[in-house]
This record gives sequence, C-alpha cells and structure tokens, in this order.
Amino acid sequence: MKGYRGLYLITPDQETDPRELARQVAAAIRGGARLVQYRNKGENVARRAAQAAALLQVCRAAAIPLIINDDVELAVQLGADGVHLGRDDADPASVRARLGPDALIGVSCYASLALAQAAQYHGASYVAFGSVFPSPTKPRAVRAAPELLASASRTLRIPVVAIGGITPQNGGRLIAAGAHMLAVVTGVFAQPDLAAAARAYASLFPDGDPLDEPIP
Ligand SMILES: Cc1ncc(COP(=O)(O)OP(=O)(O)O)c(N)n1
Ligand SMILES: Cc1nc(C(=O)O)sc1CCOP(=O)(O)O
Ligand SMILES: [Mg+2]
Repeated sequence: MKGYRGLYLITPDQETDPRELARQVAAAIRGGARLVQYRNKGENVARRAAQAAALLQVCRAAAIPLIINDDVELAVQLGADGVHLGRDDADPASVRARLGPDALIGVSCYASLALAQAAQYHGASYVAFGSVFPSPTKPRAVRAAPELLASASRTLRIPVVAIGGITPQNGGRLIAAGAHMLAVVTGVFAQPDLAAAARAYASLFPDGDPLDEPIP
C-alpha cells in the first residue's frame, strides 16, 4: 500500500438512503478524499449491502479504493478492495489468507505499537492508532498519544493512520508527527459542504498528487 497519503473518509453509522450516502461520498472524493471506508454497525443486512454497493459504484468511478469495516463476507460479496479489522473482528492473518495478496487490510492498534508490529507481520496493509483526540463518533474510545505516530511511522514499513476527533485545525500536527492518513467521520459528514470539508483536510498534505509520493 505504498504511496497512500491523505484523507481517509469513514462513513457515519447511519441508515442514510444509499443514493444520498453515495452523493455525500462523491462530494468528499471531489474535495480530495483518497480512501473510503464503509462503516455501519447496524443490523439491517439489506440496507448495509445496498449502501455498500452504492459506495462501490462511486469509488470505482473515481478510482478510489473502498474498504469495508468489520464485515469480510460483505467485502467478498461486493468485490470491495479490502476490510478494516479491530479487536472484535477476524484476525488479519486469516483474512489475508482468505482475500489474497492484493486486498487492502487495515488493522486497529489503538495505543499499542506492539499490536501494530504484529499486524504488519501478519499481513496488514496499514495500521490505525486512536483516538488521538476525543471523538464525537466514539466518545469512549481508548486514547492514543499523537507521539505514538512518530515511533510507528519510524519503525513500520506500512502506512500509519490516525483516527479520532481529527479536525482541519489539529490534523497538521498529526501529519508532522508521522501520520500518512487522517481518518475522519464527523469533520466531513457534519459539515454542510462535504467537498469543502474534505478539501480542508486534503490541503494539510504536501502539494502534488499524494498517490505519487512513495512513503519512505
Ligand atoms: C481507519 C480506522 N481505524 C480504526 C477503526 C476502528 O476499528 P474497531 O476498533 O474495530 O472499531 P469499529 O470501527 O469496528 O467500531 C476503524 N474502523 N477504521
Ligand atoms: C471508528 C473510530 N475508531 C476509533 C478508534 O479510536 O479506534 S475513533 C473512531 C471514530 C472517528 O470518528 P470521528 O472522526 O467522528 O472522531
Ligand atoms: Mg471493528
């Protein structure tokens, strides 16, 4: 997953109409989102499948990868680009075996560099640390110090994602610390103009096409 830098958009955990959700995500992609995660913890299987399918269309049209949170079967059924796994989800090694070498597999590491090293060893494509700030989406999340991003980006070979309460105001300091991607829900989806909100994050990253810049 070399070269990935920029805004990592995560959908809000809501029963939004699939076409409306697709419209919102398309606007954020126009604003500069580089990776999209479909995250809906709801029980409505049909709604989840419909939302994810609508997002896949939008992402394919823009050549942006779509990651599915938690649900490996949905990712397989849909032909999505990958999955994001946390401590309550399947283990990265078995998911890598199931999805093959090209799948994008993200792993939540909370505040633990040891978890990140293990995830990399077991085939993770990227690791995520958080919450780096208090998160409106997940107020009870474990907190991870931004300084952890520096040791992670120094010692790992895969991209480092920061998540939790990230705004255009506090995001720059995370990039300076070593984050390759900023994962955001509220900072984009709670704004009236999603393209402008995404642009505010995208502009925190160095100039040029972030996908052209290999991660050292
Ligand atoms: C990019 C990214 N980072 C962290 C998470 C959180 O994953 P997890 O701990 O499994 O919690 P849920 O999102 O499943 O509630 C994420 N989804 N994406
Ligand atoms: C899904 C998720 N995981 C987190 C973690 O810390 O692992 S924080 C989070 C929600 C991020 O949303 P917002 O941008 O609204 O804070
Ligand atoms: Mg999970």
